[in-house]
Amino acid sequence: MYSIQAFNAIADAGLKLIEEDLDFVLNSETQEPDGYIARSFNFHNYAIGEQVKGIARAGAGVNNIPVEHCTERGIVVFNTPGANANAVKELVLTCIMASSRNLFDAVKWTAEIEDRGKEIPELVEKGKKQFVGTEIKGKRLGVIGVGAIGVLVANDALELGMEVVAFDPFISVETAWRLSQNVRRAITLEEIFSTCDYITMHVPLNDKTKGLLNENAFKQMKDGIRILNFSRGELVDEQALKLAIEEGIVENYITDFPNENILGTNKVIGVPHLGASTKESEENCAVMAARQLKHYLKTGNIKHSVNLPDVEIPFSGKRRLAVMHKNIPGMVGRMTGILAKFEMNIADMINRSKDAWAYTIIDIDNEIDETTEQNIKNSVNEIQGTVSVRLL
Ligand SMILES: NC(=O)C1=CN([C@@H]2O[C@H](COP(=O)(O)OP(=O)(O)OC[C@H]3O[C@@H](n4cnc5c(N)ncnc54)[C@H](O)[C@@H]3O)[C@@H](O)[C@H]2O)C=CC1
Ligand SMILES: O=C(O)C(=O)COP(=O)(O)O
Repeated sequence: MYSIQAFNAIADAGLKLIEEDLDFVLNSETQEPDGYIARSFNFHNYAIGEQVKGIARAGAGVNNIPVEHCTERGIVVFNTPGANANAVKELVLTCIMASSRNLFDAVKWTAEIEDRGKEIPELVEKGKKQFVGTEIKGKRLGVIGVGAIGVLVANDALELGMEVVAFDPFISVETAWRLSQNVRRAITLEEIFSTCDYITMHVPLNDKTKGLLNENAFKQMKDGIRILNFSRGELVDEQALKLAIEEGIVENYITDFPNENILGTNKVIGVPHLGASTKESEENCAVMAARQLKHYLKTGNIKHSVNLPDVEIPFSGKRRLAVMHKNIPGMVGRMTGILAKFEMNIADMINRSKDAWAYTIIDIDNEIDETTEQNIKNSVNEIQGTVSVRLL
């Protein structure tokens, strides 16, 4: 039986898939976890259990997980691509429109006059002029990062009458097929910075995207720009942002990641990380994460991992050797050599790599006793470059 530990509020639909499966136990108090399922829980300062073989992030961003460290320990990290994209898109479009109509300030102002009794209607008519907004139709939206979320935002913003220009040098073929041909392609970020009325970012946080909006970027922007950050706070240099607000360049900064540096700053609108917080999105993510983690623990097959390639073959032998290892020459030969030494017959096999890492599944057509199993595992473990060995 495999044990899975859950972190954060994982939707019941996902938890049920674990609880109702006799091969799995959820949040066991007695059994060390074989896998984790989580949302934004920060694993960077967390002692990941010795037995953990997989971590499934019910969501998109994996910057809360020390992926490199996991890889070196032989832990497969999964996410759920696209499962919460519609939820984020709807909130981004909501905020583009709400900020353009000064709705956040206006609603706050209205709440502040709630004790003025019969005067309220007159105050409303007098007060409304301070909240005159702009329309989004005909305005230019820059989308940085055209993946699962960016493509939905770009296409739907077009439908709302906006001009859309998108920047993504690494766009996948699949996404490119889904992107409306009316979305203009920006070859440089400068094109986005210098021509757009709105910018929305939909890129992962990594060394290359950290501080994407910095002093130099703000200097190129048109006065009165509205910026939406539903990706990660660290994409923006907050000191430079504050300066750009003071200088009148940024009219609004709407962020799903408020913190002590910027909350309370004029023109910063903080949303409490609600991008993926819809019933539908939470269910989609939880179900997908639970399925992927269970599938990996039970069969060794990998789907939607961020540190390993997709690897999937039907179980064709009596036992299955699943090995995570460095992507270096000779690994498969050494493994099959060991199996030959133990007189094992191979039924099927697959080897796939992703950057510096690889994964091999070898289906074996023999019954294997406990001692032989341990000996095979020890021998494969001794191959330099191996980080995890399972014999299922
Ligand atoms: N606020 C929230 O609740 C949520 C936030 N997110 C954040 O949004 C990010 C994007 O999510 P998805 O669209 O689902 O991910 P995705 O992986 O489908 O798309 C990311 C896109 O960014 C592009 N990209 C990567 N580096 C780039 C760069 N330097 N410049 C331009 N484009 C670049 C990639 O080519 C890809 O097309 C996540 O990594 C996460 O940080 C995701 C879901 C919910
Ligand atoms: O999927 C993502 O990257 C998110 O930011 C969503 O985070 P959450 O699952 O709502 O804690």
